[in-house]
Amino acid sequence: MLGWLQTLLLRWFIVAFVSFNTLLIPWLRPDLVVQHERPQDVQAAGLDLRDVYDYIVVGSGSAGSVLANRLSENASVSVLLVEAGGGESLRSEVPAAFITMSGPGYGAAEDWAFETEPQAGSCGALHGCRSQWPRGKLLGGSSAINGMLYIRGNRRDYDGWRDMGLSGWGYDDVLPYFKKSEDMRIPELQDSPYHGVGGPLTVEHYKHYAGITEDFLAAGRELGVPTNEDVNGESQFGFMKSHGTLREGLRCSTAKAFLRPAAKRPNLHITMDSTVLKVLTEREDDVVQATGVEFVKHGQVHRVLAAREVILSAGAVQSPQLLMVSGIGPAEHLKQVGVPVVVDLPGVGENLQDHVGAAGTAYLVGVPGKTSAALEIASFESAYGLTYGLGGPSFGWTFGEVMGFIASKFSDPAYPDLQLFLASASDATDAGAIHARAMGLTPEVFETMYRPVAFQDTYSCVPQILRPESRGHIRLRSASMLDPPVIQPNYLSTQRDVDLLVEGEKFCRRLLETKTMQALNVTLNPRKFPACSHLDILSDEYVACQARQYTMTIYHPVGTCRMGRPDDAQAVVDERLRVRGVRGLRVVDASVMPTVPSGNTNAPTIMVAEKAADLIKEDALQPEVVLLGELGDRPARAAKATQCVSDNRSGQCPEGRPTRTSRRANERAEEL
Ligand SMILES: Cc1cc2nc3c(=O)[nH]c(=O)nc-3n(C[C@H](O)[C@H](O)[C@H](O)COP(=O)(O)OP(=O)(O)OC[C@H]3O[C@@H](n4cnc5c(N)ncnc54)[C@H](O)[C@@H]3O)c2cc1C
Repeated sequence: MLGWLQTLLLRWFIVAFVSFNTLLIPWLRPDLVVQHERPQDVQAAGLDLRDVYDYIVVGSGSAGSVLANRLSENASVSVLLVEAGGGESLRSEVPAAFITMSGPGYGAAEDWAFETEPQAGSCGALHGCRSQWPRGKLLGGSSAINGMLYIRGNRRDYDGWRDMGLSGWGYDDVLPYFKKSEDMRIPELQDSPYHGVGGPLTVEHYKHYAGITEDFLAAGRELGVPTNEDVNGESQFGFMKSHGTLREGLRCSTAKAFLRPAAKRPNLHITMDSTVLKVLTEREDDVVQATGVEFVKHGQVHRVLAAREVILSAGAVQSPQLLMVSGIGPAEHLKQVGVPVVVDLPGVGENLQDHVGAAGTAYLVGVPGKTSAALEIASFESAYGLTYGLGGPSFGWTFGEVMGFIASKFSDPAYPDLQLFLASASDATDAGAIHARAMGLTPEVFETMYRPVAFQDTYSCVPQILRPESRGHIRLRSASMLDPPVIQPNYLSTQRDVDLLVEGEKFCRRLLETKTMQALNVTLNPRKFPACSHLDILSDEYVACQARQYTMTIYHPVGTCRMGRPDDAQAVVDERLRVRGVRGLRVVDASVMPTVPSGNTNAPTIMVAEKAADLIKEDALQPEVVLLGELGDRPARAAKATQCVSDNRSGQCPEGRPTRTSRRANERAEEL
């Protein structure tokens, strides 16, 4: 009872401080509130939504913001960016406020707050055996609520894509796109051949690291894992002091990096609070053409046409959902939910992959003040007000000061299969006020495991598997885009995935035996998960049981509109990211990745969008568009020339070719 009251009071304390400090921001950091530098909604800016744009991009997340910027670099091409959420909040800028950006309470307005279906062999300690799936609902999408870690994955991931027959997606092909977007601000890495300088996306060290950070690195070295200054460089193996998508210590979302510099372009319109309900299509002879989108904004339904292309960047959950509600997906499933079938595309929504971790172990630190995390997180909101302009814990990220990439017995050091999040906080740190709630941990488990050690100095080491075997799917719950879809990740549905997590957790436990950690008197929290209480806490069986109890998404769903060769029946888009069987429609976001990269997915998604922008620009130069997006069993065939349609008021085409406005687009514009 007392513990519950403690948590409630702390929660209210934090709410009060969040509100108070948000009021302080304009005074402490006036540079952040310079509204004229922020993207504005087209109508709020006093402009009219046009009936037709050259390109319509759906979703302004990690991918959509990049596309909006790159496509509108050409002043004679018009672009409409449609985003369901609003602008970025001031709170999203503050790294330590990360955890308040999602989950119940604080982050509700900026988070789609999805949850998975109940899991059979995992998520046992979570409410209803469901995993909470936050997704950003604001400019910048998930890049505006994520952990800011800048990780690209392993060279072999992309070479694997190339070896699947996806030409142009090998590591040497994609490295220039990683570099193009990047402004590496860590001085020692600026001359590295793996990094770019001067791009829109700034990469820095976090401005603040908890005191235990150097101990994590030293403990790794004791176990033969080198300190690696750059896991995105020559070798991924090792422990690294985390790099983040940050600018002067604050979050650098893709909205900040890509949209703010483009926001004033007259050929880019951004419509916010606008939820796309479906992609409009027309069939002419046997060709299906995407003609535009229908969206709802403040209760009013709008239809806007795309003279060239509609591009879906709504993320790995909603891009497949949008395709399906528009009639593009597995025919049987569409019929079941009452959606008329436009194109039978069986792979839509399939192949869902997500990184999964085993959370839950709190390591108790016996030297008070060494982690400082308990103190820091409990007071970060006050620190946020008091040290906002100066540095300090508000600029830290207590969920992974150190990233470890290690190889289990199933892999080799050149291709790590485990990532460790070494963090100066645990579920005990905030006494359940925020983190356990955001995870969906049941109160019973919290009370057993963490209440007895609440507020103590603890750290955590969460292993995640880098290339899970488990596959899930996204399906429709109803024919409406306004209903959340069915999310079924099937976590830990293969024994190998469980075994790998056990290997990761055992490595974490070995860390505490190092001289470095022993000098800090580190011990394992001896409390057991209730469902595993019959097992010896030191046994593999217990660790496997824990993984199945406190199964943690690492928030990296990909693969649900995956790229593939024409002879791959499950492929949704081709290697140019064109939806098969539909002309004028692409998907560009995390959903197109055929396999999840061996690391966090923000930088890879940005890379995909950078490359896609070039593909789209190249295709616009073609006098004839070859319909390679046709379904594999149909012959590729030439379609009518894509019209060079731009802002018809200017009458200019990018390459000086004559403007030929799409007949269909014109007819539809007249109808409207
Ligand atoms: C809590 C969390 C922590 C993470 N931490 C990290 C990290 O530290 N490092 C890292 O590399 N990755 C991290 N990730 C993953 C990474 O952020 C994502 O992989 C990446 O942002 C995905 O980009 P996306 O463009 O595919 O989708 P998103 O960025 O999610 O963008 C989709 C956009 O589409 C909009 N949208 C959706 N449906 C519609 C519709 N119908 N109409 C209009 N708009 C729509 C959404 O509102 C959103 O803005 C994290 C993710 C989360 C959620």
